[in-house]
Parts: sequence; C-alpha cells; structure tokens
Amino acid sequence: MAVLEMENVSLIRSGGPILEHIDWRINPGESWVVMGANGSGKTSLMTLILGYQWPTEGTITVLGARYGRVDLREHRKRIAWVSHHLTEWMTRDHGHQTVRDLVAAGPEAIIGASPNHRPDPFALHEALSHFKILERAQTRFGILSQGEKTRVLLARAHLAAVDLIVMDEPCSGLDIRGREELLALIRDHLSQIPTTPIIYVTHHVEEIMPEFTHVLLLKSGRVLARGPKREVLTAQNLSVALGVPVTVEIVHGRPWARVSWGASS
Ligand SMILES: Nc1ncnc2c1ncn2[C@@H]1O[C@H](COP(=O)(O)OP(=O)(O)OP(=O)(O)O)[C@@H](O)[C@H]1O
Repeated sequence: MAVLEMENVSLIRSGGPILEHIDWRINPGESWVVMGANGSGKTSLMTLILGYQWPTEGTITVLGARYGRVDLREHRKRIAWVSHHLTEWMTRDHGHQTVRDLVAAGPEAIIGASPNHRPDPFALHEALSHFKILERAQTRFGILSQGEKTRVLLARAHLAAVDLIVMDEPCSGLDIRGREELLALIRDHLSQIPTTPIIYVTHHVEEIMPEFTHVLLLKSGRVLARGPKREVLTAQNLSVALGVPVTVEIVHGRPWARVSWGASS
C-alpha cells in the first residue's frame, strides 16, 4: 500500500491556480523532501494532505484512506504536523498552556491540551528530555522561542507514534546554530523511527539530510521534477526551481547550493 497517492490534483482559488495537475506517489520506505521557491505551493500541498483544504480536482489517498470517504478528524490522528503555521496557531489559541500539557496531548493529536488525558509519565519525561524542553516543562508555550516551540511539536509527534510525519519548514526563523541543532535532533528522532514516512518541506537545499531519499520539486504550483534525490537535485533543476543560477555541491551527505551569477568577478 502506498503511503500517499495523488492523481491529477489541482487547487484553484479565485485568484487563479495554486496547484496544477499534481501526480505524486510515496512508497513505503521512502522519505520525501518537498522543495520550491517562496509561493511555489508547498504549504498548500501540505494542507491538502492534512485535509484542511479540498482539491478542486483530482484524488488524494493517504495511508490507504481515500479523501472524501474517510472521517478526516479521526484520520488526522495518524499524521503529525510540525509547522511554523501550527506554532503560530497554538501561540494564539493555547499560548497560556504549559509545555508539559501540550506535549502530553500529543497522543490525541489534537490542537491544544486535553485536561482528561493522562499519558505514561515515563514516556512523557523521555519525550521532553529527548527534545531538550524538560527544563521548560512548566513554562507557558506562548513565551517560548521559535526553536523551542518547534521542539514541543516534535515531542508531541514523538509521543503520538503516528504513521506519517509532515514537517513544514521546521527550521523557519532559526539562526544557523539553531538550525543545525534542530536538524541534529530531527536526525536522531528519525533514526529511532526508521520505518515512519516523513515529508519534509523546505526552500533551503542544505536542509536535505542524508536520511531523505526522494525529492518533489515544485515550480509555480506544478511539479518540475520528482524522484530519487540525486536525480532531482541537479544544478539545472534547482536553478529553474529557485529562479537563480546555482551550482550544487554535496558535503557530508548534504547538498549545498551556491549562486553562480557573477562567479567570474
Ligand atoms: N487561500 C488562498 N487563496 C488565494 N491564494 C492563495 C491561498 N493560499 C495560498 N495562496 C497563494 O498560493 C501561492 C502558494 O502559496 P503557498 O503558501 O502554498 O506557497 P509556499 O511554497 O508554501 O510558500 P512559502 O515558501 O513562502 O511558505 C501563493 O502565491 C499564495 O499567495
């Protein structure tokens, strides 16, 4: 069974098409990165996978559930969403709740904390500790830094033991050190759940860690390229996707893009 299948998916709004004719299949054992410039449609694509938006045409099947024939509120409990959009939402609506309560609510995969939920204290402690937020357990979510808020979402996902993790620009708003620390935590987390499929969204090629096997490259709402990482991450593809000529170098298993205009000066 495929982890995800999209057939001819389009999303049209009054201003025009946001996504057009997306065909995409994720097989078990694959971990995908979705890449594209600002405004290429990455987040819109994720909202379709999470069932927060409905495609104008096409079919979507996630974890064997065909959208339109499944209770999305129940289905979403199988998917973790780690996103700065979600941290903004939680800051607004649940900023007064403590880190501990919000992480404890992870197994129910709901937004916010559940007063009735009593998770295994050992597992909760382990999740807080692993994502380095144990010392912040009694702190209100709203006053955390961006990196800490993202680690709260990762801890929730960890505790929830979901079947699919969607990470939408988790390094957004972090400085280089913060980004590298978070990527190291994510790598460590992925090594503990090697069979759980991941979709990692970014517009920074250097965040593509060795664990990711495939890349979907978007350009203006359409698929520019898709497939095994080494085939997709060419200088030519990335130059078109990012709208600027780049060269690509692999360092310690991670690709790095360098803008190549004015290289001779
Ligand atoms: N509900 C909507 N109605 C109209 N236009 C929308 C809507 N949602 C998104 N868009 C537009 O669709 C395009 C794609 O947006 P989206 O947020 O999916 O891109 P993105 O690749 O995630 O961008 P970024 O990297 O900047 O977060 C943008 O031009 C955006 O303005």
